[in-house]
Amino acid sequence: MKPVKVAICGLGTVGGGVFNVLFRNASEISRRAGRPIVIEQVATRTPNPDCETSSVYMSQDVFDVIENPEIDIVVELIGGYDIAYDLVMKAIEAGKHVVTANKALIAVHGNEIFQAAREAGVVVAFEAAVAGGIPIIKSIREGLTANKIQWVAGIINGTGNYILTSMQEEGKTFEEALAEAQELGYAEADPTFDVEGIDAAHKLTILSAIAFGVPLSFENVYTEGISRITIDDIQQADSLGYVIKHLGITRRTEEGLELRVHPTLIPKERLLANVNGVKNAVMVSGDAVGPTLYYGAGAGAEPTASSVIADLVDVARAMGVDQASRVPYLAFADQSYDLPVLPMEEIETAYYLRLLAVDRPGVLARVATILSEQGISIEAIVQRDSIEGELVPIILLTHVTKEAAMNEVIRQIESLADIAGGVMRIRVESLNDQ
Ligand SMILES: NC(=O)C1=CN([C@@H]2O[C@H](COP(=O)(O)OP(=O)(O)OC[C@H]3O[C@@H](n4cnc5c(N)ncnc54)[C@H](O)[C@@H]3O)[C@@H](O)[C@H]2O)C=CC1
Ligand SMILES: N[C@@H](CC=O)C(=O)O
Ligand code: NA
Repeated sequence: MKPVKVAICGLGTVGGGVFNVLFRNASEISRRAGRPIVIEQVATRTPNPDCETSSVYMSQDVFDVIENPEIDIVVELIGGYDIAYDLVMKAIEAGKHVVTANKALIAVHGNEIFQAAREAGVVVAFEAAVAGGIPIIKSIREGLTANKIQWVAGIINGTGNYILTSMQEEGKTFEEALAEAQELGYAEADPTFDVEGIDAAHKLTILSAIAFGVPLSFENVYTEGISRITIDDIQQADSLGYVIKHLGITRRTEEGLELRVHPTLIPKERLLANVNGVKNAVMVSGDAVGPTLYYGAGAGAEPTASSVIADLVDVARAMGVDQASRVPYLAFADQSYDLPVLPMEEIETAYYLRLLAVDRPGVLARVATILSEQGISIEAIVQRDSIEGELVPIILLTHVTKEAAMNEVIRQIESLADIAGGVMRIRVESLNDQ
């Protein structure tokens, strides 16, 4: 059969991985695809010293690939929203299929991109955009089609999980661990996307759309990162029987959709609590199947390449299939369903609170009164021994309550004369995985 001809745009961490794995496993991949998948062109601003590119047509301008009539599939691996957006839209306009690892682009511009792709009759595939090497898009979109999915919760940023694990297990500082993640090629070009939760919010946007069949709505994700987590929080959580993980959570309720990313205390015995380093894991609970778990590398050159190449094979297979018989971009052929996203104030969880108090009698009683006035019961209190003249950290674990009530509690605690600075709040999820 005729080979499928591919242009790789961007030869960095992911592009380099795709290039090398496509060459190394060429015969295995073409046995699966039923025909060879050939790199016809590479367009990249900077070469990659790990790739032997002498046999491939190289250019610097990514828009060259649009003009190349030989190219069937444009692989967008440059990142960002601007040039990547133009490249993908021009590729679609030119009738070329697209494979991308760019979650920012899909989360923010996906509704428009898929509409254009539908009209042009081309495939846009994005398995690498969520959880790197884990085939989570395919699992939800194709493997779980029988189910009414109830919730999805996952560790979906490799850099963030690498940082939290290094702080917890190796006593590294936040800065040291982030520098290592950058060195290993895990972090985004702007690492604030990783540490402030934006990258996870992009991925959760995509997961929510394919799990529930709702439009992509990145602007509605409640987003909090890990940059305020201290080693003290990690140790306090540990002594209470919890691990701190950064989670993306989306849940369908009677009232609407939960859509949130934030640090979370998880009981140590839960499966997600034991996912460490650059590994990601996504739990998906469906009404028929129950809870399911998908685990693997969330970032890095070859794990991510594994997903990009799986998409290339899927596109190669879909090329001979009419549009109506292809797997829908966002899992649902009927795209008309929508659900309101619940405001964060409506969410119910338990909470970990860390406060710094002046060591005076009665301070704990005042805090406890504020909680009880909001109808919130306390699960545990830890007050460290005071050192003369120093502020005393107090840790509280509460039972489940509404976020709105907790906002009011925090406002009142912060206004007490005995309390210094702000209250650190981390949500607690029990995540029943059985
Ligand atoms: N690094 C990772 O582990 C993962 C990254 N991704 C996504 O994959 C995409 C690529 O990420 P990385 O490979 O890490 O980035 P990178 O920074 O390592 O590589 C980007 C490549 O694109 C080239 N490039 C950038 N702008 C260009 C332009 N205007 N014209 C020509 N070439 C240009 C650069 O020269 C470089 O070769 C991003 O969307 C990222 O979010 C997704 C999953 C995992
Ligand atoms: N920066 C991202 C890369 C993969 O999506 C991460 O660390 O998860
Ligand atoms: Na994936």
